[in-house]
Amino acid sequence: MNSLDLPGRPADTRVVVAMSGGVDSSVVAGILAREGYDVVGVTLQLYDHGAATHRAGSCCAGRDIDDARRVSEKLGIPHYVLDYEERFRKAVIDPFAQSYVAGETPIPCVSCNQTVKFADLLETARDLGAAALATGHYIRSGANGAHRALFRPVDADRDQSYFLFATTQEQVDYLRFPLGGMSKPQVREIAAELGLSVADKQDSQDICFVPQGKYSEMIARLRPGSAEPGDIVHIDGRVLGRHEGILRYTIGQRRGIGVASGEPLYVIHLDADRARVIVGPREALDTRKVFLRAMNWLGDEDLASIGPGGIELFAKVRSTRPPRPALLRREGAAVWVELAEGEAGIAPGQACVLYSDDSNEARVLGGGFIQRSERSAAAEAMLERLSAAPAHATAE
Ligand SMILES: Nc1ncnc2c1ncn2[C@@H]1O[C@H](COP(=O)(O)OP(=O)(O)OP(=O)(O)O)[C@@H](O)[C@H]1O
Repeated sequence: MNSLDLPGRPADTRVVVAMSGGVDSSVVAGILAREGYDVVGVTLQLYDHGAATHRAGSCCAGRDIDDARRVSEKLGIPHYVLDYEERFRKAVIDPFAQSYVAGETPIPCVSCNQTVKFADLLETARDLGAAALATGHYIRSGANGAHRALFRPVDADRDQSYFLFATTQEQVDYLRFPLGGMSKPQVREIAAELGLSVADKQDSQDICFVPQGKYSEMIARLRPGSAEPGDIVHIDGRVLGRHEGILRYTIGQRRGIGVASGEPLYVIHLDADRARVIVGPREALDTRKVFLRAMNWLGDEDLASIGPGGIELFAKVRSTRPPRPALLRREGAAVWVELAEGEAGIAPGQACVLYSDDSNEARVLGGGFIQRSERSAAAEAMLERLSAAPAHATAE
């Protein structure tokens, strides 16, 4: 076995490296080439330089492709650029816009990993005769019996496991993440050692195709008519003001709601059907039960064997939060997580990612997209009253 846990000598082992033109994936290609693997670099063109959907110089526009090409030349490896624009638009950008319009808070990085990178690109890697597809994601994988398992990376500040929960067992077995055991400063050092032109390149930020956090403008452009104005309604039924489109709001948001009030107000619910933003006190955000859809299970026990009694694990309901104690339960087709302590700001469309424990070495057990969450009985009753009331009742 070699450093990638692949049978055979590195020289006889082809590995495709997904190269974004950033320092991380460039170092992956550099390390593997230095170890003597038969490395093939592949860069996906995901959106066009100058197109309305991205900012100049962002990931996989012209400059990044040039960077990946330059690194490949320096390393002496073959490099291919594949045009995935159409697939990226259909599989990532369109569902992202649709999800926002439906009042959700989507995570496009998950759908990108799930579809474009680990389905289409993975297929291409197999077609190229590669024994593995390696990326610059910060997550660890290691042998687990006849399969592989995912673990949080050594560099906790860079942990990307939240965005990789939907990786299937078959994909986990084929993928390799050589940076899982390294810190970002170490990665930059290696880039400098290898003389890579991207050694000091800035990290990519946020969502690659959204111009500097301008979500609502971009979605309004992609989905004309979606920024429908509506009422800002207190959970107790009072209309407090007007808004310029629910896609400008996120559940749990406190600042910039646009209404004056004596009490601190938070966005509690986004009612896409009636274009209403429901606001209320912080207690109304407290959630203990989260229902999941598109569940991906990576644990050793069979998901079907997890009954209503459930199993104890740790769940992370937002990318910035730590994993917290929870119970995963299942009954028929319904899968849900019960959080030991209430959490606020749980938004449909985000992920609920499951871990073995809350340590930095925790195993990633999969997860699902948050379909809906259940708040306190009082808050649920108020929301129900609001949705049962005729549309005009709140506007009086
Ligand atoms: N357009 C692309 N073409 C090929 N691979 C890509 C592309 N975008 C991202 N990747 C792969 O997915 C990994 C994670 O992507 P992410 O956007 O999180 O990049 P990152 O952590 O900033 O890494 P990098 O420094 O390599 O850009 C990258 O390291 C790379 O292996």
